[in-house]
Amino acid sequence: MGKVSVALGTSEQLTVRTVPVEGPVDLIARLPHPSALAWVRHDSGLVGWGEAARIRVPGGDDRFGWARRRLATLFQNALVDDSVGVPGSGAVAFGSFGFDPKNDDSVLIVPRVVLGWRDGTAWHTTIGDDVDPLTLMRPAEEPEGLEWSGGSMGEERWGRAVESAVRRIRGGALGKVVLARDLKVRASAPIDARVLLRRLAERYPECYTFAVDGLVGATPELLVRRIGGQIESLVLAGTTPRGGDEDEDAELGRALLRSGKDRGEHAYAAEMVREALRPLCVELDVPRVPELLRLANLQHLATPVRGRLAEERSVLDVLGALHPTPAVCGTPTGEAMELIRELEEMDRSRYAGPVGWVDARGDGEWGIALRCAQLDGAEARLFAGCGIVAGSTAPAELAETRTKFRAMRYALEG
Ligand SMILES: C=C(O[C@H]1C=CC=C(C(=O)O)[C@@H]1O)C(=O)O
Repeated sequence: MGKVSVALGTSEQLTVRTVPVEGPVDLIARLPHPSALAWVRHDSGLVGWGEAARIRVPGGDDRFGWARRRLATLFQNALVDDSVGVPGSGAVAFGSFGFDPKNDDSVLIVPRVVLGWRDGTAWHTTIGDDVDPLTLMRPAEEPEGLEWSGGSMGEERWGRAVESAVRRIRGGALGKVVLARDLKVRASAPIDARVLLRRLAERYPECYTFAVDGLVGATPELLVRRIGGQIESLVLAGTTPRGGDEDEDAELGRALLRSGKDRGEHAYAAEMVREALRPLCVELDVPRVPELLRLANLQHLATPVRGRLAEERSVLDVLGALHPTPAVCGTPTGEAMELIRELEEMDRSRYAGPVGWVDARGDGEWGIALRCAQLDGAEARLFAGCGIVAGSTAPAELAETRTKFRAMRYALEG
């Protein structure tokens, strides 16, 4: 069976078979070639390879609903034999959506092979009839000869964009906007995503290490996990570096928790998530006070959110209600999106968009694609952004982007 071209009413049928395998499984080590699909945290998650179907999702305000309907058609027609029956087993798609609703880069990929490992259960799914179970393993090679160049905008120019945003905010046009910039790098040969995944998963085990269609990264921000009727999210906004020793680290963390500027920046994001989820939930817990999340390179203000859905909804519907949160766009959303289009002078593409997986039950886990790079052969484009509020300054925000770039620089450089 070839790759299914997905159209509504398609009569083509996917044959899906999931069997249990012995765990634990080192998921990233099992990826046979560089075109990897991955969603891994603390060694658990899903990896996939090959393409049984690829759905290009056109831009538009209903793109998450559109994606759910297309996928439902494909999965309803599938012949499924799933003896494991856990979230992520059976028919599953990896996905990555563009940040801007106008963007046409969004994609859902149904792999030919999926390996999953979670809570002591490991499974192997094949999709399609002619899957070769012994896909040849090609060794991963580290990137070499890296040549860094600037981004779409130089640092000074980006600093001036931050200053313009602060002026607009102080003038009352909006409360918060997230401005991002990029960095480009070229290696001497095509970059193998598996090396980056391995390094990221080892250094940032508490993050979701992901790869979908060349977008590779390790995000700390869970946009939504839906398992049955339960949903979870982790809202992040407000950042400070790690300290050189324990005392400095603790003091930086305390200062972040006390910082009016960062608490304000965080409150915009937490409040919007509460408002977006309230109509969908019968129970919703959004703590009023953020906690501290410590990563290898920085610390964030974090609000863990839990809820119970009022009715049956796919994780894709919940994404549609949440994206874009003020952690990556701003407040109010429309004004912030316009200002991003005006000031950033680059196409974010799928950076800061939702990335994750969805299965045929509508369960899934999606993060916000942060601390990531888009790979294109021997080239990569890295992204980092910061929330700008009335109290922001260009030098501090530039320093924050440099700290955020460190995750992917390390993934590439080792
Ligand atoms: C936009 C990014 O981070 C967001 C998530 C956490 C903290 C953020 C901040 O403090 O600015 C950002 O809102 C990025 O890493 O590119």
